[in-house]
Amino acid sequence: MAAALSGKIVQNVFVSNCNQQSRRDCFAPYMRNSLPFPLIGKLAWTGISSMQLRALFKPQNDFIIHRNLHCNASASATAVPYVDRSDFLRLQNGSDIRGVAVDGVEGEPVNLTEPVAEAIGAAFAAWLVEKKKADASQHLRVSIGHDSRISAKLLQNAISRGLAGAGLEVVQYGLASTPAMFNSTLTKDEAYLCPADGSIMITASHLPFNRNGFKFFTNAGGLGKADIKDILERAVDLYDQFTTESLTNSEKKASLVTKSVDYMTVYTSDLVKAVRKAAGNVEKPLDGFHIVVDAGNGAGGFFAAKVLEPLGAKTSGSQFLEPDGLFPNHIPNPEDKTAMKAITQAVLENKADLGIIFDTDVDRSAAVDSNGREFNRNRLIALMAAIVLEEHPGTTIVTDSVTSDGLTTFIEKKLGGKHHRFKRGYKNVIDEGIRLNSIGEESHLAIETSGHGALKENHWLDDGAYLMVKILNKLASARASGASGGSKVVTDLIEGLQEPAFAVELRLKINQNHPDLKGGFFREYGEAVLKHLENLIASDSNLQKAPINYEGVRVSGYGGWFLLRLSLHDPVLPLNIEAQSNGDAVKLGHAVLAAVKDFAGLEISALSKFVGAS
Ligand SMILES: O=P(O)(O)OC[C@H]1O[C@H](O)[C@H](O)[C@@H](O)[C@@H]1O
Repeated sequence: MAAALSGKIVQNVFVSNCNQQSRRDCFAPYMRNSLPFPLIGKLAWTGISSMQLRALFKPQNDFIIHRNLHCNASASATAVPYVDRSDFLRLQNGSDIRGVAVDGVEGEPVNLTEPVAEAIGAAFAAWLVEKKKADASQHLRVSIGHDSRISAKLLQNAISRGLAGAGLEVVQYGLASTPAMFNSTLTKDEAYLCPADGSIMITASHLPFNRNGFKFFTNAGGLGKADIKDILERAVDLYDQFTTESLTNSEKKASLVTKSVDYMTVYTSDLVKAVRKAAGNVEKPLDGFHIVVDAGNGAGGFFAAKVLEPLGAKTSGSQFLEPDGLFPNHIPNPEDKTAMKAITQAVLENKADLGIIFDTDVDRSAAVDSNGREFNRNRLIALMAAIVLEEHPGTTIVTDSVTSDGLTTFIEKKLGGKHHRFKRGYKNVIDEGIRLNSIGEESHLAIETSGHGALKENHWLDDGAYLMVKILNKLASARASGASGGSKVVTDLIEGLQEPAFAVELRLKINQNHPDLKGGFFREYGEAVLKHLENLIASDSNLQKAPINYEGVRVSGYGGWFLLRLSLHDPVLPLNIEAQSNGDAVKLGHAVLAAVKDFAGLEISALSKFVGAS
């Protein structure tokens, strides 16, 4: 089969669970390769099913607080460990699955084990067969990719066993980006075994090294909350039926049907083609530009060598391109201050025209201009809105709820578009963009301050790399029209954006064990806090509730605004405040404190400290 497919399929890969005797040989080298610290101690097996690294290493990373790392390791050769139904269902994190896959962090026991992943693979298979109304003769195909996390390969193999055991064709891509995985459901190229009927990305975005998780796609987009719940419910039932024997059998079957393809070549050449096309089919439209990339040791390192260089850009000074699941340099997260500082410094030191930074799985990004000015959060949205509104005058820009008032003014007054400030959550924002179009309101961009963003022209694919492609197009067309000045053309696009002098996000935790919750859900408690705040605001003449608001309580006053809302996933009430001075922000903080101080189940010390009341 591989030969008949023009050599694009690398090999049929052996999906081993590395159990018993073979486990030591298979597992240890992988782990050793993954750990960037010097091993002064020894690698030791502490049981049949787990390897423990007893290494006296110096932590090079804030995440690592313990010296023992267990890579998730419940083996198919041992008894299948009991997992409570509610614990299984708790792996849902909005429209993703997330859990702890590596042991060694206090208070965070492993809950995303190999058998759990295998059950999830089998459950996704059952869900997909039902969704696609496939009959037994149709062998649905599922692609699997992963980011740089140290638990990636074990989870990839486990989930492959679940899929293959259910009779599906499994195609592993290895290191890949989340958007590439979705893209594989749209690509039509049998040489690369595409399109995939379903796709799975193994990632936990920017979370610490010990976490991991799954995102699922079909050609209709990312799966939503209800689908994930359905899959987890199916997985619980399947898991309960697992026996030692069934797990061993699925391993054998998987080894026969799992294939491997270098799909990132397809995805990256699509990005290259997009820039060339926008530049009027010029082979090297970025010739003369110096662009540095910071992949934070996640999966985005490909962007330098496989996208920028073929387009003619110089990429020297790019950093942290090598995948390293311990993220030894900084958190791969464009919202993180240290990460932004790192790419800004790289731009300035290298006198580059532009800097580009990605999160771990490349569905989020940000940029930095040649003067070190950051295009992240509101500024990235303003920039993308300016580009999209040039192409689609008057279009609606959908954003998340924590965007600034200045952004609305910029989009509506300067750019002539419409700002639809919706809810937090990339899936919410993208689905809203799609919904607006379906009811006749044209929208071409749905984007979050987190750096998630999707364009209608790109199948509403949540793709950090594609956002950067839109910026590259701007640079290339400026060069083609003879303009000089590096990234000035991009910087000029957000001229006039008013930015708050002061912005802060405080996260007020709900103590789920507090007697005030009376054993109820934290959401109900959080809603009660929000209702109380809303009532108090109504009687304060300095404050005005936002007339249109889709999430939490957003209030204007003292020349600024605040938003208190429930977190999408956590027992937390995030509070965002923006104002023109610290003093005004404190006044807004006081208004919130007056409402929340009566709720003993809420941890308000950060807010008290902020307003100087403690
Ligand atoms: O509601 P929060 O806890 O602030 O989290 C909100 C964020 O959650 C995840 O990280 C999603 O990927 C983001 O799209 C979303 O913005």
